[in-house]
This record gives sequence, structure tokens and C-alpha cells, in this order.
Amino acid sequence: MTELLSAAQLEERLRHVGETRYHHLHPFHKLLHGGKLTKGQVQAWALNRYYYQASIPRKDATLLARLDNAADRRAWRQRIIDHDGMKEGEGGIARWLMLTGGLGLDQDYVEGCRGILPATRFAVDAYVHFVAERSVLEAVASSLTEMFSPMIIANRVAGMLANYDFVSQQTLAYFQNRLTEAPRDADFALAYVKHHARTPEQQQQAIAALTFKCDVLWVQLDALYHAYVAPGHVPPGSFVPQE
Ligand SMILES: O=C(O)c1cc(C(=O)O)c2c(n1)C(=O)C(=O)c1cc(C(=O)O)[nH]c1-2
Repeated sequence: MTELLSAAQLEERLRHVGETRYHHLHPFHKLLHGGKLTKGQVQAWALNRYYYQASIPRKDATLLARLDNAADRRAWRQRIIDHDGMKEGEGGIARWLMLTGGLGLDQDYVEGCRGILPATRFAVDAYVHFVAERSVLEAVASSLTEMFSPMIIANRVAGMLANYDFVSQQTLAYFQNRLTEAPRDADFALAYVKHHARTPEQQQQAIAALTFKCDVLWVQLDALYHAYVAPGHVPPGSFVPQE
């Protein structure tokens, strides 16, 4: 039988999942941040990642609808505002489009999501479905990858600015906001999970939800690597870099 963990032990287990399975360890990120990719490969990454960005507020809206008190909903709804903005041209999705535009991708093509890899669609959709279908505790726990995102984002921005002449501080503006939004979101989600995971079974579910989410992120990079690095099999209909 699994034992009941203290809140501190649970946090330690969750952090261990991140240390061993988060996508900062993925070879594709090492290439991206180390300046080893061509512009076409960076375009493929940004194009695919747009689907993740555009889906995040949809998954947060389903989660919001399932939170049963006003304080939790107030906290969670800020995530939707952060991504969608309060009006046209604001928010994380708009800032991601500044990145794809800065990389020379056509906005209609990006927003249409026609060129993304099948694996990107399957993985991101699996995340949205997971959050809609599993317990609220598991749904919240699956967002905890954000505990680990500030370190990779800081690394990415520094690495990309140093290594690529086709990105700028302005086209990478998306990440600047995430450096404050992600810790705020992660603090809330971690406190929620520590408070609501009260049985050994719930604690294991929370750890498994975070593991699942690490897999969602990892498999997207596996697919990018397979299609655009090696062996270079681009699936039929997916984006083909021109440069
Ligand atoms: O750049 C990254 O590596 C990274 C990772 C993650 C993450 O760990 O899930 C998110 C983001 N960025 C991000 O920008 C973002 O808005 C976001 C929302 C969520 C979530 O699960 O609700 N994760 C992430």
C-alpha cells in the first residue's frame, strides 16, 4: 500500500518528476537553445507550438467551469486573460503570432494549424481532454509543469538571442510575460494540489497527472526531431521548411 505523504514530501515527489522528465532535457531543446537549428527548423517549432498556445485557454476554460468556488475561479480565470488578452492584439496568443510573424510565417497559415505535425495535434488534444475528463485535482496537477518553465524560458531567450540573427527581443516578447505569469500560476496550482491531495491515492493521481503532462510536452519534441532533424521524415501535409 502506498503511504500518505506530507505536503512537503508530495512537493518533493512532484519536483522530482520535473527534474527527470521535463522537456528541458529533450535533445530538440538543446539544439534550439544552443543555436544549432536552421531558421526553417525554428519555424517548424514555432508553428507547432502555436497549436499548444492556442489550446491552453480552451483547456483552462474547461477547468474554470469545474472549479466550485469563486476564489479559485478568480485565480484561474487570469490564465485565460493572459493568453487571450482583453482585446484584439493583446495576450499570449497574439504575442506568439508576433514570433511566428517575425520568423516569416504567414499568419493565416499559422492560425489555420494545417501544417502542424499529427503528433502535435494528438498530444495537445490529449491534454485538453485529460483536463476535461479527469478529476479537478488531476486537471490542476497537470498544469504543474509550469513550476519548471521559468528556468527553461530564461535559457531559451538567452540562447536564441545569442545564436540566431532572425530573432529579437521583440519577437521573443511572449516569453518575457511568462517569466512572471508562470511562477504565479504554478504557486497557486501547487498550493491547490498540496491542499486537496489528501489520500495516498489522490497524491499518486497528482504525481501521475504531472508525469502525463511531461509526456505531452516530450512527445511534441520527439515528433519535431523526427520530422525536422533526423531522420527528417515530414508527415504528408505537414510544414516543409523552405530555408
Ligand atoms: O516554454 C515552455 O517551455 C513552456 C512550458 C509550459 C509547460 O511547462 O507546460 C507552458 C508554457 N511554456 C507556456 O508558455 C504556457 O503558457 C503554459 C501553460 C501551461 C499549462 O499547462 O497550463 N503550460 C505552459
